[in-house]
Amino acid sequence: MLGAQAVLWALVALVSYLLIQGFRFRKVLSHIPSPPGHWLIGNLEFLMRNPYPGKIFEYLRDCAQRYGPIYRFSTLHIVVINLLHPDDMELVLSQMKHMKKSRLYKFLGGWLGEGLLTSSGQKWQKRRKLLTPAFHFNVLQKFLDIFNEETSNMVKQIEEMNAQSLGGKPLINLMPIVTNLTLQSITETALGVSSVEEDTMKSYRSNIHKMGQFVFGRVTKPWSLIPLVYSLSNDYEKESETIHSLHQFTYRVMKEREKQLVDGRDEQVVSTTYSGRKIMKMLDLLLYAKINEGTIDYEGIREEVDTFMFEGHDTTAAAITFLLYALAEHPDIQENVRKEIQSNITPTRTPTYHDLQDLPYTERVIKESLRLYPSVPLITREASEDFLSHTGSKIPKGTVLYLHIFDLHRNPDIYPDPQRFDPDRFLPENCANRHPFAYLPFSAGPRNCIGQKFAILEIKAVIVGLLRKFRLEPSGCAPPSFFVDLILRPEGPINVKFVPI
Ligand code: HEM
Repeated sequence: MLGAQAVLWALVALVSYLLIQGFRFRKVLSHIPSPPGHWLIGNLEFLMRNPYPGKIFEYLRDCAQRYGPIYRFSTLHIVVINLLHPDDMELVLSQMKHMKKSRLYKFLGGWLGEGLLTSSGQKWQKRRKLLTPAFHFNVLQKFLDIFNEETSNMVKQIEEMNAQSLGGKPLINLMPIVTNLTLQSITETALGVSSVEEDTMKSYRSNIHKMGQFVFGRVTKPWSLIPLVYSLSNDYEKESETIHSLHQFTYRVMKEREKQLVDGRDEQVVSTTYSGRKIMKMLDLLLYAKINEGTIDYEGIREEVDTFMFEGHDTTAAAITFLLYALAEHPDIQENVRKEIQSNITPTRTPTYHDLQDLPYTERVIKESLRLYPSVPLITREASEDFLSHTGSKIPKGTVLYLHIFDLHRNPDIYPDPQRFDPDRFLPENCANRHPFAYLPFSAGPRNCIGQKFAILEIKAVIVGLLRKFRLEPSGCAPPSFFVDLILRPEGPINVKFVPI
């Protein structure tokens, strides 16, 4: 009884402390515009009344229109400053100062631990240095064979779906088949493990979706923002089961790869640089560092494998899905891409790395698609020291910062008629005077996306493989609406027809 009372008092003390902290921040930042909110819980009131991902996505877009380019909101004890202006993006992203990820990323801690995406400080620096060579040009070149092969598998799968349908070509829901491709690709490339069974893939995909829901749930439920309270909830129990199952998969992949290398069934070193540095796949680099250098342990490798499995497949799947949708909606642009492919790569030849570097129009189309549909629409940081925003507002150390890439990319002052799909926005002459931090699909600065070259190569391989075989036709449905859990997702299925050429 006494124990329960002590816990209760401890909780009351903790909540009071957090609220006082929140009030302090709110006072200091009160000059920054904010949507109206409850005196005690702030804008959490809106989130609690509308705990639907799509609604919250709309709310944020509305706030951007009304209060941008800098506005504030608060949820219970956390005050968030939302930044939408390229100058502020530059201030935060370009320096080593504000590299600490915000508390929001802690919701991913049980799953991703302190991997590259979520870690800070020295740990992040060491891991980034260790993993950067895994994206060396020599490694990426080798990966292209796998991207091409997975694209051929997808082509076959679409042909089978077309053959099974009676009466015309069926509408095909893109996200599941594209996600299959990107998941197979990341396990085969970065991790070196091939042919994961369909059922395992399915359950992995579904667990990632569940994780998205848990993270989203925690943002909208005030009690779950306090770790101790969350650990007593039902959601916590379910989340723990999901994480356990995700980790089992990761450990399986790690063990399998280790065995392959021990048995001598595959080469660990992909190539060696002129200076003698060994170039390896991501998981092999980590295993090498554990076995030969002792700079990482098994748990550390698990964190990175989970991080790369997630970051390396879901983001790219969303990017390819939205791009295929955009191409189906814009037949003229689709035709221009196909012509460029046909004139550079003869139809029977498998595209090489160099072929894919020489598709300037296709590249502009990919850029425009990532402008309108950035897979990561929002990133967050914590201010590591006081700074002045571009409007002269003082932002104190410790403030949570949300950087809204989605709204930045749809700012009409930067991109006139922003909803229009126009690849020419990325012609060199049209980019020349654009702010360097006005386009951030892969973030920028020292903590930018380590996998961006990998992602672009994979996207190109898929587009080339599909457009050579099919003409994409739109579904005729209304444009997709979005929501965000871990990434930007369409609210419903995105369907396209694949008509053989
Ligand atoms: C179109 C596909 C992709 C997009 C749009 C994308 C976007 C991003 C963005 C915006 C960030 C910054 C996140 C933040 O600061 O919180 C990021 C970080 C990261 N991305 Fe990607 N990404 C993509 C593909 C990939 C791929 C294929 C991989 C791995 C193979 C990858 C691995 C990572 C990792 C590990 C980080 C954390 C980097 C760090 O903090 O040092 N991403 N990505």
